[in-house]
Amino acid sequence: MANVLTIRGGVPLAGRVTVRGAKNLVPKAMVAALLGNEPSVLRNVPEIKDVAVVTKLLKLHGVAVTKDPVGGDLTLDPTHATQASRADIDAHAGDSRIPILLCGPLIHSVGEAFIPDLGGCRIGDRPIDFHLSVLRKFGAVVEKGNAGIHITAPRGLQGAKLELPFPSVGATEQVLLSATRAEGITELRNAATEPEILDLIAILQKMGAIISVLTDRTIRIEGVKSLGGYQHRALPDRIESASWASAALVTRGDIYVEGARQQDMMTYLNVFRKIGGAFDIDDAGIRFYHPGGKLSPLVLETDVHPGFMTDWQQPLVVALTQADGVSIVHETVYENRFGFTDALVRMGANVQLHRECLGSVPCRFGQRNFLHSAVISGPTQLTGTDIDVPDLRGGFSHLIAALAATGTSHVTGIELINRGYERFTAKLEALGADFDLTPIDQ
Ligand SMILES: CC(=O)N[C@H]1[C@@H](OP(=O)(O)OP(=O)(O)OC[C@H]2O[C@@H](n3ccc(=O)[nH]c3=O)[C@H](O)[C@@H]2O)O[C@H](CO)[C@@H](O)[C@@H]1O
Ligand SMILES: C=C(OP(=O)(O)O)C(=O)O
Repeated sequence: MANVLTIRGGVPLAGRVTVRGAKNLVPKAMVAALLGNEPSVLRNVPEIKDVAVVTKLLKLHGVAVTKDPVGGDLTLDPTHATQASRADIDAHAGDSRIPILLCGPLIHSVGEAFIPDLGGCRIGDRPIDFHLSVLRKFGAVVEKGNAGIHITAPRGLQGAKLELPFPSVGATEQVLLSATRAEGITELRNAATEPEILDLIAILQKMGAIISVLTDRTIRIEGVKSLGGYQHRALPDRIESASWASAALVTRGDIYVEGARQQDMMTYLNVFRKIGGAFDIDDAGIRFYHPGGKLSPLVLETDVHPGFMTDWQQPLVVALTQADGVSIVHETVYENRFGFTDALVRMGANVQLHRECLGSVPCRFGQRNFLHSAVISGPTQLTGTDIDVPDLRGGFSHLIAALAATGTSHVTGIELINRGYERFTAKLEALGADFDLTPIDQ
């Protein structure tokens, strides 16, 4: 049932939250289990929507997915994998972006794949041309229908020499999940190397794959005939961790994020420190806090890893509305990721969007009329307003803006936030936020 969140702002968030496995790894690790010939066990699994969607899709394909009632660990048994009906699969159209990654594993395990239309955040066009191009180079035959796609490989998948036009996370994962059981060697140039991708490679290695990550964004995969299962603890969610860090800064609060891991967040931590945030790192997590005084503006570009991650951008922009001076953010990964700033402007923030590349490196979007650079002048006192959540990170940004604002905000569409923030209302409560959750039908 849909709910409206009524937030009374002005309370610094303080306390402790726990972050579990990464949204951008866990569903893919579940897909990888389909490549094995025995069960796999995945630990540190969060209760988020993409996990539920992939659980349903795997079950439709005969994979037995069982959840440990105490710890939530997932056991995934692919030994009776089978084809699923097109109608059953199409029922999941628009649910998530993960289904496209089922192509290789389904071809290897059941010989063909139906993929529904994808979902995910509307922050740009999000084409799948890189995915389809690499699949075709592996020898797959791709047929596009009115809804979804159908993929077969009459002669099996063959290793290939590939180069991505841009280091796409999803297309790199597509190659990994297709090539590990393909015949022969695959070399992928201009690959993405995000920590979640390295964790997926670690899982595939546990299953028996032979994958080398070379220094120049090249990944080399030597195909093997069969893979076993894995036992793996998913790496923690560095996006959720950074989101709570930004929340601490925006609300002048103090949040200990249990599970946050320094190695995956170094670029974020540098930026957090430059703005004026403080953090203490220990073995179990990171304490993020506003140490008092003014925050400093800065110039920032989002980029692929090891650059500043695009999914960190939206909550950080809210923090920059509180910095003392002019900040510039150049979004180079998605062409349309500043839509969420409309609501911030309605709350009193001073944010101007530009079509030019306001960064040191011209990006793919500079000549193409996209509002992909933002100039933020602060500090501004935000005031509460009514907001309908546009997407996952934009929604979290609106929440923290409302929590810092004077007055009351009504936030609808909060179900989108569940895609990436496990039990976020319980966490807000633990941090002392002043809010009510009311079913919309009342
Ligand atoms: C579920 C998941 O892991 N989602 C993450 C993943 O998304 P996702 O894997 O979809 O993102 P990509 O890295 O593929 O996209 C990066 C850019 O490449 C473009 N592109 C991508 C594929 C393609 O076939 N053609 C094409 O043009 C996209 O439109 C985008 O402009 O990485 C993004 C970049 O870190 C993150 O923001 C998302 O949270
Ligand atoms: C863009 C995101 O996710 P997805 O790729 O699942 O839409 C995100 O997590 O911020």
